[in-house]
Amino acid sequence: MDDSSAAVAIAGLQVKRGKALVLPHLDLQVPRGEVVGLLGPSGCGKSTLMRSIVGTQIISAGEITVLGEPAGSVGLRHRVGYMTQEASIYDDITVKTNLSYFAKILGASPSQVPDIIERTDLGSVADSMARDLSGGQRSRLSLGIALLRNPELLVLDEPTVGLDPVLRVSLWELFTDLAAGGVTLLVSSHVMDEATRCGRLILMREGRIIASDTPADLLERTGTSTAENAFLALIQGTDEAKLPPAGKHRATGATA
Ligand SMILES: Nc1ncnc2c1ncn2[C@@H]1O[C@H](COP(=O)(O)OP(=O)(O)OP(=O)(O)O)[C@@H](O)[C@H]1O
Repeated sequence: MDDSSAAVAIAGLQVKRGKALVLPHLDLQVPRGEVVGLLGPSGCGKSTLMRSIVGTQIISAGEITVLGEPAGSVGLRHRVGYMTQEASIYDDITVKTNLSYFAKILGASPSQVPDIIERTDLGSVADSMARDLSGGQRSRLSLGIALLRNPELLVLDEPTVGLDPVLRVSLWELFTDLAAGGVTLLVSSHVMDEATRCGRLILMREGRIIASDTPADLLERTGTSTAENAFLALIQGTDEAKLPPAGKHRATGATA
């Protein structure tokens, strides 16, 4: 995959937040038209990476190309949708009015609103106040707002967090449908069992990417049957690679 065909191409990305070096040096290619899962433990840098991709994070070094343009370019404003963990929804207006309002401020066509309500399965609560929505409905409304621009790339930061398993499944089905329509989705989660729903997995740990593969290839390569075990096997591999040679390590251990 060359840089022009990738939805996202990152070379040598470094990000500091406060005094912490959160992403020391990161290279990544995200292919187009797939659901790509960004998985890793809490605090490993998933949100920081996503913020860098959508252009809301100050970076210290590196290059990020999104849909062929530099991350954060004005030209990407309508091509990239971003949904954060803090849903930006107005509680004291209805679902339908939220969507119409955001359509207006985003410069999107309000004629899309009924279609988005249907795609996000919010028909039964379209006239309900947003404050009365369940967690899953709120996530779907946030997603609906992100869909208003008809984005080619959707960056979704932990969209299924706090949802029950049934709602999680329905949201992942929606992601798969969107990808089938040509949208690229980068979806973060720290729930490893969501990995099987992705076309491709990016596993992160401590600001580094430890694998970027299809779920099937990842399991085969690590000789495991679940993403969680694959992650553990990869961690073990990287930790062992960091250890000093066996003899030296044993000697150090004996004197400790
Ligand atoms: N504003 C900030 N100032 C300093 N450090 C920060 C700031 N925001 C985040 N960090 C640190 O950066 C690291 C990565 O955070 P980030 O939110 O990217 O992780 P994450 O993988 O998305 O976590 P989670 O799954 O919990 O959302 C963490 O160690 C966090 O403490």
